[in-house]
Amino acid sequence: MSFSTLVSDLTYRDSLRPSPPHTASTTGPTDTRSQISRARSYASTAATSVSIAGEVSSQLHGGYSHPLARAWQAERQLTKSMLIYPLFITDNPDESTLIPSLPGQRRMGTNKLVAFLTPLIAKGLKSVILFGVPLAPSAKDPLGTAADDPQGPVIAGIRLLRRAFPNLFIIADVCLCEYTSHGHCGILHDDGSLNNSLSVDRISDLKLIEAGIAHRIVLMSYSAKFSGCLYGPFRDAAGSCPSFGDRRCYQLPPGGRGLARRAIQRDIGEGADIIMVKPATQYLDIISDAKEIGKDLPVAAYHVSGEYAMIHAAAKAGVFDLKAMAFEATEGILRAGASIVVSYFTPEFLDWLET
Ligand SMILES: NCc1[nH]cc(CCC(=O)O)c1CC(=O)O
Ligand SMILES: [Zn+2]
Ligand SMILES: [Zn+2]
Repeated sequence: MSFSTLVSDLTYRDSLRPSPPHTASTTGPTDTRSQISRARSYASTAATSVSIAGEVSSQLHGGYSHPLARAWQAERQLTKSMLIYPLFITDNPDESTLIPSLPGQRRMGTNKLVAFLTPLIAKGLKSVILFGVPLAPSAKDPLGTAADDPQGPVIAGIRLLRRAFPNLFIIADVCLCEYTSHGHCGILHDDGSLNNSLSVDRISDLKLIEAGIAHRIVLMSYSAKFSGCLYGPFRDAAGSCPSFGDRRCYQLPPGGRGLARRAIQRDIGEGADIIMVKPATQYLDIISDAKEIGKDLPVAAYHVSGEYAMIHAAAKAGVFDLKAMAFEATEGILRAGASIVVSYFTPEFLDWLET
């Protein structure tokens, strides 16, 4: 901390506090020299009178007038490496269309992918998560057969991205809802409820171990995933809205903190490498629980589509500045315990952040 920072801190506090016993109160403008000397005399007064006044124990405690001193207050500082950018890839190779409910975000075909990502990677994008959007009606059936079609948009997209950007960290979502005709996340019983064992079997068709790539795979589990109304724009984008019912029997109820803690424990026991909580800002306590339960695992938070859309809508209505709110929300997520954030704000953060 430089001397000038120290002094400006003292004078700032000085102006906010009742006048010390033998210093004249001055509310009008004063020149710097007299401010400094008043601050010094006040500092020495305070040092000898703390116990008398009983109000302040240290003049220097908590100073944060300098931007670096503010940065030091955060346990975690948002950096580009913490961000994962979600991408929606369609089976129509030349498509690139804006998603109305997800401002600024696009649904695109594999032919558009590399050109779209090149400038973002140049600005420091490190990781993407890919969601498939099969538009052809024949691409969907009750078993989600198209999910692991080698010609499908996500798998073709992974091949393309791996070739174009050898260092990009690519994440594949293995949920089935984008590929099932009923739009639910797994395979169903005849009565429409989720058949967990068949669903798990179907998802494990991926056979990463047999493919010989287990040593390069990180398992990120959507451990604490709450049902609610914040996924709407994502379902518009991915075309994954359930055709009947809802997801309340397999996504957690918003009040279910204990259920979330149990799900996190279970997933750690089953070998998850990273625990994810979603949505994020409504569930900061769960992020903090995840960090406590899985002390040795990184915690990821999905700042979901509805949260992003709300911030855009409110900023547009003049409630706050978009950039300031994007930072405030994301910093809250980090403070709660996450060190990885899936965010639709990623392209903007690449412009806003230095590292
Ligand atoms: N199917 C799971 C899934 N994968 C991504 C999201 C939502 C992410 C977002 O809203 O940005 C969801 C939730 C859902 O559709 O129920
Ligand atoms: Zn999913
Ligand atoms: Zn799903």
